[in-house]
Amino acid sequence: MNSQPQPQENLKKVEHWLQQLPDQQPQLVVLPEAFSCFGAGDKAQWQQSQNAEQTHQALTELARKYRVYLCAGTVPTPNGDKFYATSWLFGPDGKELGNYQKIHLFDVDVADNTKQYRESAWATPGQNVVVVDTEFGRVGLAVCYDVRFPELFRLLRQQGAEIIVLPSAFTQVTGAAHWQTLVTARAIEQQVYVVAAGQVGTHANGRQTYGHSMVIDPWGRNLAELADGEGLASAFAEPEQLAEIRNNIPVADHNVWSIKRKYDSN
Ligand SMILES: O=C(O)CNC(=O)[C@H](CS)NC(=O)CCC(=O)C(=O)O
Repeated sequence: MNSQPQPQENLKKVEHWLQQLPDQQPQLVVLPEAFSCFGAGDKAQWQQSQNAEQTHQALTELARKYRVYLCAGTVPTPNGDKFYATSWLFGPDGKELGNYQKIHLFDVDVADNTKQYRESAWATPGQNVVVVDTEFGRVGLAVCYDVRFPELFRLLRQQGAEIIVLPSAFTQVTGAAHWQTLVTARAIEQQVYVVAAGQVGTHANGRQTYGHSMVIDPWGRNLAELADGEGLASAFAEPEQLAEIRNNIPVADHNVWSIKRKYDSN
């Protein structure tokens, strides 16, 4: 998505894309980071956090209407004079199955027209690792900058994740340099599907995001990718293939930290 400041407009756009989905059940849909309000400034984001319940309700209805698992990441949710960057995962009946507050905040200097990103100035980091059961198996939640921290992905795998969703808004500059490599590395390391949905293009505040939404399988294959602009990228999850890869290359058992834990408990 190329989200703009107005939540109403962005939600309309979400519904537009939901109408184009292939006719498959069950289905998991992942939206990009800040899909409901982007490029409006920190104050607008904070104001949005005060309306989080309304946004939650609108997404509940969309998940139910289109009968999809819907990862709506991220929406600002209230936390005093700051907010959390929260991802919600809804089931096809509209019920919220889990929520995740972005842990790693993007306090980074980038050689682009924004230059300084200081996400922690207005957002509070989450502290919980979140994995949710679905008809596909277990879905782990991560967001954008989290992809640079393999430790989180390992914790998600330890908690049984088979698919990891990654709503994102990577910068054009860091995306061109690192996006596909990072997403693919996390998929191969943890032997999971990574469904990475990105913001794309130029936004109201002049920020430029990289896009290239993609689905990477547990072997590191790129199953689907959007080259340019907005749209849908879809792929099938194949649980037998995931099991075979984990069986053939049992990295979770070989991992030095797992071995250490075994020794420790002796
Ligand atoms: O600001 C908003 O409205 C929504 N949130 C974002 O765009 C976030 C925080 S600024 N972006 C990232 O985490 C980019 C990470 C990235 O680009 C990298 O790791 O290289």
